[in-house]
Amino acid sequence: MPVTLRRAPDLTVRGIGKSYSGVSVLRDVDLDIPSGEVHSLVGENGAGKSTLLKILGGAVRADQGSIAVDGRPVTVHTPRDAIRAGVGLISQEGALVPARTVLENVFLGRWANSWGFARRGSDRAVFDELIELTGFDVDPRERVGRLSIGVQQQVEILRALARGTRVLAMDEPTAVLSEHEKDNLLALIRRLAAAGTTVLLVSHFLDEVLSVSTRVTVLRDGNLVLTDDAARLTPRTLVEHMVGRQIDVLYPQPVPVADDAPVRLSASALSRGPVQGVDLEVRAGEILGIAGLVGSGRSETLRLLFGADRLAAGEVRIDGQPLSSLSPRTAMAAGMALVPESRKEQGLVMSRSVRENVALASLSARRRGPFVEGGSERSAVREVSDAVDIRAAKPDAAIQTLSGGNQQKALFAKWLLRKPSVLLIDEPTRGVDVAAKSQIHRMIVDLAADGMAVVVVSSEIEELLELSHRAIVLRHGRVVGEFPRGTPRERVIAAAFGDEEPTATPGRAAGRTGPATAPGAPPDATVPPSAAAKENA
Ligand SMILES: Nc1ncnc2c1ncn2[C@@H]1O[C@H](COP(=O)(O)OP(=O)(O)OP(=O)(O)O)[C@@H](O)[C@H]1O
Repeated sequence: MPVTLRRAPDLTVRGIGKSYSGVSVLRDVDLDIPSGEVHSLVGENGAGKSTLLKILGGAVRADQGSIAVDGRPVTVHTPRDAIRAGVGLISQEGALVPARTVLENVFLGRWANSWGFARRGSDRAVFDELIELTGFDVDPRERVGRLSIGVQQQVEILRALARGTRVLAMDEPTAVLSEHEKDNLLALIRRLAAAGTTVLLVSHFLDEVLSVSTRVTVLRDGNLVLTDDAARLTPRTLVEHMVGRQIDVLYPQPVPVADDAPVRLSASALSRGPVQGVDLEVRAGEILGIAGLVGSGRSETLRLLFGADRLAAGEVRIDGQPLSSLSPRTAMAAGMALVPESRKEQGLVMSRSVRENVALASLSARRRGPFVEGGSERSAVREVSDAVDIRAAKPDAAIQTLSGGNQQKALFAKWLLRKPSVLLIDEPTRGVDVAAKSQIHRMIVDLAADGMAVVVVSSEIEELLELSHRAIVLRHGRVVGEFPRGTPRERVIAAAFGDEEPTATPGRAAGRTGPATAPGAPPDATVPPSAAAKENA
């Protein structure tokens, strides 16, 4: 059924097409987006969503088609063209200069145009105005390289607004955010749209898409298959259009841990930087979730367990044996693997092929003298890549040519190939589509059922609580609570904010991990429980 537009289209896209090496990734895409509309693009990994956004942002040049803003045709061949046309792209890759400060990044290049903020006063005054508008809490003097991914994204949004962006194209902006930050960003998107900014949003979170969007477009294999009012759609109908068939996306149940299962991984008093005396214990077959706000020390805890950052104090033990001089090398030799948060900075070599990347962490294990066993490597890589369903044009394709979600799957495959006994995973399904996500969930549950000890960090509280046997909550680098599977998410969120009694389970780790025994526990860790999660405040 045709959708009637209430206002003149602000952004018009006609017949956009794009091919790479003869492979068509976008075909004849049309969009008409009125000013002030939040319009979401959804689709499976590799459907062409990022490519469409990159074309609008001038990062990729379309082969066919045209773009008009406010009815005026615009040529967008470079990011500078896009900025001039009023289009700002917040991409998955990020585009900040890590060595520069927040303020320098926001005003980098002084792109401001006639409708921008940047000519109305000093940089600092404009920055303060933008902070007021967005409600972000960002120190303008901090170096960007020292900020979490979530805060870096806020800097990108500030920069786009400083440049006078009227069409804000955001590629999976909430993938890097905690629940509370997601809510804040969605509220900001609504405010910007109400003030007349057109927002084009790519997201794999279908509930979020339906709650924030006016209309939604579904792409499948580079084709536009549907544009419709969000109010007429459900997550289920969206998935059907995305995948082309009905699928169930229920969480698999973790298999109960055997009573006599040995403790595979344990750590005591882990400390460094934001992490302050974390104790934890994971048994063979157990999935332990780590929840907390961004900056609570979740990822840092995983990095300390793996030796990626040197411990200032504390001890890590595998099967009861302390790991002396902990480093990634000793951790890997002891059977640990870490699937990191950032595929670009910590996990994948972008110029290398999928096969090389997946094989990378296992090369030394498979080397015989100076030779790599080519045949067996190839078949092992193929097996694990098939298991996580990596969709690449060919195995020798450079990893940078894969869609974001397929890169994430390659990162996962790389570590699975090592067959670790302890798997540490930071944001296992970031950027992964709904269908692939349930495959990865299934895989994590199966790996644990086979005896692996798994530690998962996820900003998606539902994922964390459904997948894990129990979850610990970090706040300011300390364990402030432990919750069994099935705990209402509000209680876990309240603990992350400091609004919940410290420990909900009188279980094995309760006394150990609660603030009562944690060294130097903060005084506010024992505040009485509050019925209302802060999130709802
Ligand atoms: N530089 C490139 N060279 C070759 N192929 C590419 C390149 N960039 C993207 N592709 C291919 O284009 C297709 C669409 O990719 P795109 O990144 O737009 O997908 P997406 O829908 O954003 O996926 P995701 O949800 O995983 O981010 C994919 O098959 C991808 O492999």
